[in-house]
Amino acid sequence: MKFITEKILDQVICKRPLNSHKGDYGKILLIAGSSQMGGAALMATSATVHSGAGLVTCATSATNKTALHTLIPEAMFLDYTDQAALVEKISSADVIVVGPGLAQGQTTIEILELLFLEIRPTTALIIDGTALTLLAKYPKLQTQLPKCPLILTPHQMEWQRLSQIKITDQNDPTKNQDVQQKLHATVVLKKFQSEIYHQNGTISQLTIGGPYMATGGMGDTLTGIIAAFLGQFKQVERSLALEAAVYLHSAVASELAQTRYVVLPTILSSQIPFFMARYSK
Ligand SMILES: NC(=O)C1=CN([C@@H]2O[C@H](COP(=O)(O)OP(=O)(O)OC[C@H]3O[C@@H](n4cnc5c(N)ncnc54)[C@H](OP(=O)(O)O)[C@@H]3O)[C@@H](O)[C@H]2O)[C@@H](O)CC1
Ligand SMILES: Nc1ncnc2c1ncn2[C@@H]1O[C@H](COP(=O)(O)OP(=O)(O)O)[C@@H](O)[C@H]1O
Ligand SMILES: [Mg+2]
Repeated sequence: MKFITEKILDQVICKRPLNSHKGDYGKILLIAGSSQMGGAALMATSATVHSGAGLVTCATSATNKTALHTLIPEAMFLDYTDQAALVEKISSADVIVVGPGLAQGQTTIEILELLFLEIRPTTALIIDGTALTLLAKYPKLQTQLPKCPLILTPHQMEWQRLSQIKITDQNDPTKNQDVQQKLHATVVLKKFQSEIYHQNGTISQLTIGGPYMATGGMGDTLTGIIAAFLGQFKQVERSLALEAAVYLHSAVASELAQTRYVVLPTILSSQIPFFMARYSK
């Protein structure tokens, strides 16, 4: 088990070339947020924008359109029931997030099937929240998983559902790794001291972060940071950009917690550009 340290931020976050534009920093598509859980889509999208992604689109329920445009005007809106528009965005994205705040019904299953069919083999796919729960519930969906780079970001219950490993047994890394390898995916197992199971067999772990992060939306925020890091830091291996994103999320929270009892996901996102500036030498 390797511990992730602050060094990862120096390794990954770099100064931007003067002659560059938004297209160089990642085209990110988030498919997130039902009418009841619009907040998950907003928090994930906000984190993606604040972490430096160049072009961000949020495919969500039409009920979230005004909120998205009001709170994050940098992001583009797409109605996730508009199949033709969704397919177009899926086939042009560099990184796709699916799952935060989606409902567990037929609409989401159809979106997942369409996504798995249409995603390009080079596009990284981050699967979180409800999408993980549906993968666990419908094994047929697992057989349709695309061959592109896959990153799963379960919390302990989502991992229990998907892997069938009880939360009490998840402290055995070999058990987690066994299932992760069968899924042909990188797994970020989120908990106190989250663990990353990489596809090359290495396992890395956080030693920072704490219970001040235990507010709904904190995981949605992490998915957004991961998407932005994979989309823009293409000069390093994907596994390093992922580790940097996971570290940054808890590092910002831990710094904010010095003066706060709880760290709200929206506050965390707002601080990301200031925090990243320290590492862009
Ligand atoms: N504002 C919004 O729109 C928000 C929308 N959200 C969206 O909601 C969707 C559902 O996601 P979810 O995580 O809220 O629910 P679910 O998958 O049922 O898991 C909860 C169950 O697991 C258990 N549990 C055990 N260990 C755990 C652990 N380490 N971490 C967490 N839970 C743990 C836990 O145990 P308990 O708390 O009961 O003790 C409970 O029984 C998803 O799409 C998400 O993106 C949220 O982001 C919130 C803000
Ligand atoms: N006690 C804790 N210590 C460290 N990190 C925590 C703690 N509680 C929550 N977190 C972090 O907060 C995030 C919660 O993710 P998740 O449960 O998916 O939230 P949500 O779905 O509500 O957005 C994870 O990154 C997790 O590691
Ligand atoms: Mg979550």
